[in-house]
Amino acid sequence: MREKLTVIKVGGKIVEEEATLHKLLDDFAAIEGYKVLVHGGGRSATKLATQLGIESQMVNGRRITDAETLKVVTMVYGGLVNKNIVAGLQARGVNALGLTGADMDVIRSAKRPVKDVDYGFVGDVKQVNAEFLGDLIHKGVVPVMAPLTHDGAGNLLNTNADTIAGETAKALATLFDVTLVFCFEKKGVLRDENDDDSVIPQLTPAEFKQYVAEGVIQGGMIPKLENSFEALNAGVGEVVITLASAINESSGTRIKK
Ligand SMILES: Nc1ncnc2c1ncn2[C@@H]1O[C@H](COP(=O)(O)OP(=O)(O)O)[C@@H](O)[C@H]1O
Ligand SMILES: CC(=O)N[C@@H](CCC(=O)OP(=O)(O)O)C(=O)O
Repeated sequence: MREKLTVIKVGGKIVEEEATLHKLLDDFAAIEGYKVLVHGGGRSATKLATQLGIESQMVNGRRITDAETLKVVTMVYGGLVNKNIVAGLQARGVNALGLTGADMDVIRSAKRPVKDVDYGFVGDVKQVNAEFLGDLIHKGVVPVMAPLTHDGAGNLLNTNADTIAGETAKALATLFDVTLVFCFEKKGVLRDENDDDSVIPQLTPAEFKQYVAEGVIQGGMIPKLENSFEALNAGVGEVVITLASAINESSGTRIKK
């Protein structure tokens, strides 16, 4: 039987607030066995950009990333957010190593081609170095991945953190029995976004399509679920979407093939 590995993705609303981040790090530190943490930080990037007089624009859940915005996201994701998390995990006895996709060529991407929209310096993942990550993990290191990748020609590229989580989980599924958990500020995928207790316990692709058509599932939840189905189809054992403070409970929405 293959060894188990948990990949946790934590979004910007949780990492932005000290209290919710600390609780998440406590819970993450308590997860037994091999694990990887993937973080976002979109809200912190938007805040700093505003303070610097740079306007933020999102299209289909992705940030339009011009040269100035790329500097901001590199500072925020690769610097502040990543290093705060790494230090917080070290304080909890977790031997964390912060990585962007450029470090040890962990995630190579290609600049998103311009079609209807020019996203600028946004990368689509092409290759994840699962072998290197696997070696680190087997040595007892806990990778903490920032949502930045590189193209191999010297350019850093901004990449959606849910995509980083999905692609990393897929690549590591060649080596481990992977559970992927997307955690955020709600209890799961909700039937009614205003009713916290309307969690959909299981979700199939057909139900997903139906909910999108009805407007029940929208915005950032659409790419999150697309990444979830893709991960399951590519060998990830289990995908769950749940409340950040409940990553060690069996609640939330379980994604089905
Ligand atoms: N049916 C739904 N249930 C829960 N959240 C939903 C739903 N439809 C849309 N959302 C939105 O999706 C958001 C999560 O996606 P996103 O903003 O990308 O999160 P993250 O910060 O975790 O990356 C939630 O904050 C919520 O506003
Ligand atoms: C290309 C792109 O959109 N990148 C994202 C990366 C951060 C992210 O995904 O953060 P959350 O998980 O907090 O949303 C962005 O800059 O917002």
